[in-house]
Amino acid sequence: MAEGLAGPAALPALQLRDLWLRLGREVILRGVNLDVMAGEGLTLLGENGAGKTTLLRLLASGLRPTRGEGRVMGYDLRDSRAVREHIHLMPVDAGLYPDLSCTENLEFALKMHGQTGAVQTGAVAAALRRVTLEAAASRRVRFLSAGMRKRLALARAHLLARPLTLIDEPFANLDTAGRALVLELLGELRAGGVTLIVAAHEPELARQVAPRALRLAAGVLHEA
Ligand SMILES: Nc1ncnc2c1ncn2[C@@H]1O[C@H](COP(=O)(O)OP(=O)(O)OP(=O)(O)O)[C@@H](O)[C@H]1O
Repeated sequence: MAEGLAGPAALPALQLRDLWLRLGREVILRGVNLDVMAGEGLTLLGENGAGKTTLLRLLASGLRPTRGEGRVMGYDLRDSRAVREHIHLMPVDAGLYPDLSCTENLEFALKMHGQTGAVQTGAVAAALRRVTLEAAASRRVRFLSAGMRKRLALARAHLLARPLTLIDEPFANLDTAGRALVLELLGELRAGGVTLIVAAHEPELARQVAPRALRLAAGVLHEA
């Protein structure tokens, strides 16, 4: 934790200062500055290829900045272990284990975050019911449709409720009921104090749960 501060509640969730990222020959981020307060909801907009997914991966400690500074829940962005304890990234392809069942995927995620108590209390079954996947509980993820995978990934994000939750394109592949479910579950995360960053191409939907919107263009964040 950052020295001299009272605790996580007193911290901004995210602070980025002049962050640059080069991947191969391409410069994806060109001096990104961002402050997100704990509990805030931020929608990240930008055209295809603007760098939204890359920025989320960097925040999740999956990529290292080429230059610049970043703090996530008070921890240096380069301290991947500490950062990963506080965040969850729901990637655009859902990021599930294809050979594990729905139940096993959720149980594994809980165990990875030391939330073994939740496994015993029936939280997994309840989470699957919430996203109407109870009938598919024992089915392996590789046999699920794209929308069902999205629902399962959403159930996982809701169950883990990490202090900083990053959601990449939550509305893709979902039917009308699925989109409403996204709004409901992400809204509950926010109400519980989770800081939410949502990358989306549907600003009118995303802003319902993450009202502040910024647009990534030419490697820089602008007010949307
Ligand atoms: N591993 C990599 N190596 C080199 N370039 C990469 C790599 N990953 C992504 N890129 C490039 O980074 C740029 C940003 O991609 P990114 O997926 O972050 O965009 P995005 O804003 O999420 O787009 P979309 O809306 O289409 O999902 C693209 O030009 C992409 O080709």
